[in-house]
Amino acid sequence: MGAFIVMEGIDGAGKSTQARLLAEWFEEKGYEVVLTKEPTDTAFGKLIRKLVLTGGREGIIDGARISHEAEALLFAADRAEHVSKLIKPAVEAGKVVISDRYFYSSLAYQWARGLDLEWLIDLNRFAIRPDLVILLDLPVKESMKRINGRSIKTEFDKIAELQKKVRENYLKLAERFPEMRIVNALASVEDIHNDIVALVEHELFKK
Ligand SMILES: Nc1ncnc2c1ncn2[C@@H]1O[C@H](COP(=O)(O)OP(=O)(O)O)[C@@H](O)[C@H]1O
Ligand SMILES: Cc1cn([C@H]2C[C@H](O)[C@@H](COP(=O)(O)OP(=O)(O)O)O2)c(=O)[nH]c1=O
Repeated sequence: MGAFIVMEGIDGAGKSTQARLLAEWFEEKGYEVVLTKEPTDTAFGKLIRKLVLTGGREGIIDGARISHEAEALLFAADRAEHVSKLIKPAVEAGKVVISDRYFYSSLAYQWARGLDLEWLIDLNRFAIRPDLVILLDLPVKESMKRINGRSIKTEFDKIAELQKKVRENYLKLAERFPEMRIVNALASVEDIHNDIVALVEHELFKK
């Protein structure tokens, strides 16, 4: 059985922690697992880190911020490579692919930047639909506490405001995309893992 599972949520929600635990869970069951993420570690992902995510997430090219449209196109280009070179072949080969972020991140974040949601959905139409998307949901105050130190203090208010919008967007997207399931990410690492396993068993193994 090939399967494609995605972890989504605001920065610091616990995506990479839970993706790793879920990968280990599948491996213990004897599945071949591909643990991956977006932005990727390919040339496109590196370009995104350089142009979009540098300088306190200000995205500087020659002193000017790149446009939100260009940002969305870069994430989509990175994703197109990710889907065709890694995700699709792995799922077709019967592997379990777990991705830390996918096109739902583009919808939640680039929509929060003011771009049109329908344009973003169209732009990402090439991206195959996952079997299950785990949305790790928690208040921004909590996530900020967890990632305290990842960015400079003066930027905190600005970042918190964007994260709040992103969280609301994710919750709206969960109403539109039936593959998205909301998990309370305020619990302990172990409890969240157990909730995710229960969802995987229910949705993928129809237990
Ligand atoms: N359930 C949890 N409770 C408290 N701290 C957590 C929990 N899950 C993860 N963390 C910690 O919070 C930080 C962010 O977690 P991480 O998995 O990197 O989030 P993300 O990948 O969503 O940015 C890490 O320091 C991690 O150890
Ligand atoms: C995949 C993706 C990420 N992002 C944002 C979310 C995060 O704030 C940021 C980087 O993701 P993050 O998960 O923090 O990656 P890393 O720690 O490896 O740099 O990019 C988008 O805005 N759109 C997207 O399509």
